[in-house]
Amino acid sequence: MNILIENVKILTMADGELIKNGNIYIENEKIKKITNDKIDFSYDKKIDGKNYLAMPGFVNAHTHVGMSLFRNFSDDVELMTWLNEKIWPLEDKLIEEDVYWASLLSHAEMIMTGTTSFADMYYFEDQTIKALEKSKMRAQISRGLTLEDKNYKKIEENIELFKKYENSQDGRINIAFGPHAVYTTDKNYLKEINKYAKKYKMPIHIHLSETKIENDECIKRFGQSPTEVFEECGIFENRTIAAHGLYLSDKDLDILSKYDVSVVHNPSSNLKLSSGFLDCTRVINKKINLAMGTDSSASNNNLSMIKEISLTSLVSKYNNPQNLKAYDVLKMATINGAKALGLDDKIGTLEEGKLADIILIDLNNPNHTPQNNLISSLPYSTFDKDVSYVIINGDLVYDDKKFVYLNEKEIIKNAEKSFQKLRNRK
Ligand SMILES: N[C@@H](CCSC[C@H]1O[C@@H](n2cnc3c(=O)[nH]cnc32)[C@H](O)[C@@H]1O)C(=O)O
Ligand SMILES: [Zn+2]
Repeated sequence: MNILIENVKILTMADGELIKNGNIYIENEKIKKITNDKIDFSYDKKIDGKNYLAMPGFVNAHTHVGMSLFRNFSDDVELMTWLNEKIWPLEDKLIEEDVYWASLLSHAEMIMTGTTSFADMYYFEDQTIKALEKSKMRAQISRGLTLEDKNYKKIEENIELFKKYENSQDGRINIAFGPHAVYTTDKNYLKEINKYAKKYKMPIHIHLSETKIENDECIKRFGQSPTEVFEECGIFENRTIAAHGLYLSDKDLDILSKYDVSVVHNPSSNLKLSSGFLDCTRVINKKINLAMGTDSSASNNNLSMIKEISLTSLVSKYNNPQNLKAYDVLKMATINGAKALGLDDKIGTLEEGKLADIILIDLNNPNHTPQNNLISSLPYSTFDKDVSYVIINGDLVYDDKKFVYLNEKEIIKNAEKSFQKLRNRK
């Protein structure tokens, strides 16, 4: 599909804090040209960009899309109670079909709020991949790996996912290993995962130092921090997404900065589960790639990156307005997320030759008036409803606030039905 976006304001995220005017020519899956000139180009679709801001689609670098049936199911508790008493017992009853509809529900929510890629950790991931055939989103998929894993069957499933789906769906899908966390694994298990990650050159997705209890118990168990345990087991020798990172010591940060590890900030989930709030500036100052995620809609309780961008900005400024400029937060949600997924040469900025993962934000509304500083407007004034067009891999998937491929009504009906059945399942 060839698309022309004409006369649009563009935040490329590649030219620094500059908004330029121009036309974006999308040929098949790539950005062919960004220019003020008219070029000879035949298009299937033209979008009048006059009232819009074009920018890279958001990269949600940590989520569990299969969990969206658990939305508003367990609130007002901290992480370990939430997992042990509420979520894990319910997950025992989850079936493949639930994860299919939960995934589609999440994909719809992400697309309509401007997310084009995500990194996921869950199980029944073949259902999430099946849902991706419909939604056309870009994703890094990992199978959550925990110690209740007889004969390493889960590791095997994770490898199967890699063999079957790596680079599938026009290259939109990549597969990672998902060792869940230090408290659900042990050193032998982590070393086994590292062995296969090296063999298949697969990246890794973990939860890291999310709560103070996680750290304290790890130190009691191993005499080491979670970061030290993962390092000893070789995990960081593979490109790694480390979600949360709230309780990292200076030594931990020094370790992470030596490797290709991206920390992912999940502000809503961290606040809601009373885990704490990440000092983003401290991580960035250590030259560690800091990306952004929503975590699942069971602990957030939605999947809007616009909300995470806003929260990250505002809460980071609680004691110093100089903390975290608007542009730095936008980097976390775009190019840093792309780097976390190993895709920074392909997505994350709008540049000629890159894949076209582009969103258009509607500026013709009270909350964007006057158009004074559009970069500031993104964290401070933009709402989810302002996302009007979403293009993924050169394919228009959201057209003037309507889904092109997804049937929203059908998804809502089936997700609701699945949840009712799940609740009544013994
Ligand atoms: N227990 C599953 C695999 C785990 S998938 C990833 C797990 O992460 C859990 N999870 C979701 N959000 C968080 C979080 O913020 N911290 C820790 N775990 C989480 C989620 O409930 C899920 O159990 C099996 O049967 O094989
Ligand atoms: Zn998580």
